[in-house]
Amino acid sequence: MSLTNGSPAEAARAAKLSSRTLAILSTEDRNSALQSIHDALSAAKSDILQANARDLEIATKSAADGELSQSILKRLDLSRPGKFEDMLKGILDVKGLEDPVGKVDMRTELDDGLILQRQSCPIGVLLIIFEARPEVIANIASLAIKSANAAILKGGKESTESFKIIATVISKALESTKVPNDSIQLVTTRDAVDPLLQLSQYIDLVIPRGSNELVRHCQRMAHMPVLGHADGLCHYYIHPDAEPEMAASVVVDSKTDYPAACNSLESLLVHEDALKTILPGVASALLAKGVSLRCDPASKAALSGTLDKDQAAKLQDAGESDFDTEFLDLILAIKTIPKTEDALQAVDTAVEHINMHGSHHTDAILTSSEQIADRFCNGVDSACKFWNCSTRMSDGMRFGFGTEVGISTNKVHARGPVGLEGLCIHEYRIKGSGQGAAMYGAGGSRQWKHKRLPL
Ligand SMILES: NC(=O)C1=CN([C@@H]2O[C@H](COP(=O)(O)OP(=O)(O)OC[C@H]3O[C@@H](n4cnc5c(N)ncnc54)[C@H](OP(=O)(O)O)[C@@H]3O)[C@@H](O)[C@H]2O)C=CC1
Ligand SMILES: N[C@@H](CCC(=O)OP(=O)(O)O)C(=O)O
Repeated sequence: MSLTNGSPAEAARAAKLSSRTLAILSTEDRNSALQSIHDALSAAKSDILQANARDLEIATKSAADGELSQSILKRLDLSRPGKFEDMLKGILDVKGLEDPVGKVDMRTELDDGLILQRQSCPIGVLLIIFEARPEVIANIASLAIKSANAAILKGGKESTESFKIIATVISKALESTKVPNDSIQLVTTRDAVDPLLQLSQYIDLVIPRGSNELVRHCQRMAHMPVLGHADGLCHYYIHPDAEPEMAASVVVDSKTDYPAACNSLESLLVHEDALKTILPGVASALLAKGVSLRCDPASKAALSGTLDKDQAAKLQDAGESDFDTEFLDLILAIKTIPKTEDALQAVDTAVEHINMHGSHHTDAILTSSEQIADRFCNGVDSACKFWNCSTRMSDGMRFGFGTEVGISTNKVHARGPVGLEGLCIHEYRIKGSGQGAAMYGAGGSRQWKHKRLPL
């Protein structure tokens, strides 16, 4: 990895050249680079945490002045228990996964001695722009190297010191491996982004991971395809047949496990018949965890009559904009879904709200009915649709991808948590024995076989 000092064009050109070297390295060569990166980062833990502390000190001051959100502070903090270890584990998990390159998923005998096959291959050069989360640089570098892609990385400015030292450590670690140093590069300032977005001769795909504004900016400026990883305005819908204890624990996890994450819960939709049966337990558990509840009139009335006085006094009124807000904090908007004669209609109302106000990231339902769950999952237009489990499951590590580039809110070519598979495309290869197309035309001597072969 190099800290890019040259011009954007020089950086991108170097990445392109490296990508061709990466494409011919063996699985062992790429895995061995991941092991070296893991060992080097592990050895440099205290230096990295010191750099992170410097980032945090500046960010904490900005937050105190009201210039920075608490959610950015939480993302930035690499000293939170388990974060550094998770980062290291992610590298080894990725190393342990099957090589995603060269996997054959179609073989066809076109004719005698003429075999077509489709197989996975790297995309080439990726430009990935992401938020101020220091561990993301290691996550993405591992996925890129394993999938034989070169990557130019730009992280959030609040993490600059952390990114610089991590990049330096990775760079040194790569020196003793066959992975070219220029295959992973770090740019530290935003002004390099727009020129890079024009370099479609070198960069094959841009992945903006962050706010909607960032994704829209890249869509406007980029000369190459954009795989957007945008905001997560995630919902839970509680149907009246949901199991109350499960509802409380799953909703609390979705909201409080890591409120700053894009897969945390922001809006809770509750069927009218669940307002006095299931919601009180859910609300009480949330309030006990310090979550502010912004309720619509029906849910507030139901909770006011069921919660104890102290908890009821904490309830707040929701405004319309609360249902379009990604709080990234201990705040939850609650809306009532009116009951209908046909239970499926209520589900459809919830789905309509989610499709209108959500961000197509992750949305979930609590119900004991498979039919209701299916109706919900078929109707919701999101990358991840969960039944009876936390929205926080939306994550590459939890999906068994080792780690993730992020969670794609695009529809092509990758959707949801993006791991190795999302960083590969396919190519066609033919092994022939001298055939030409004219042999198969009108009056030609040969007939197509087009016979599917086992893989
Ligand atoms: N779907 C997913 O996988 C993820 C989504 N998110 C979402 O990201 C948001 C929070 O992150 P936040 O840090 O606020 O996101 P921002 O979009 O503000 O920043 C993210 C990155 O984009 C850069 N950036 C932003 N605008 C531009 C621009 N116009 N030109 C060039 N670079 C730009 C920033 O640079 P600089 O710091 O230099 O300004 C930073 O590196 C939330 O909405 C969260 O849900 C977060 C993580 C994962
Ligand atoms: N998938 C990751 C979250 C990714 C994400 O949302 O990042 P961020 O919004 O920067 O905290 C996780 O579950 O922790």
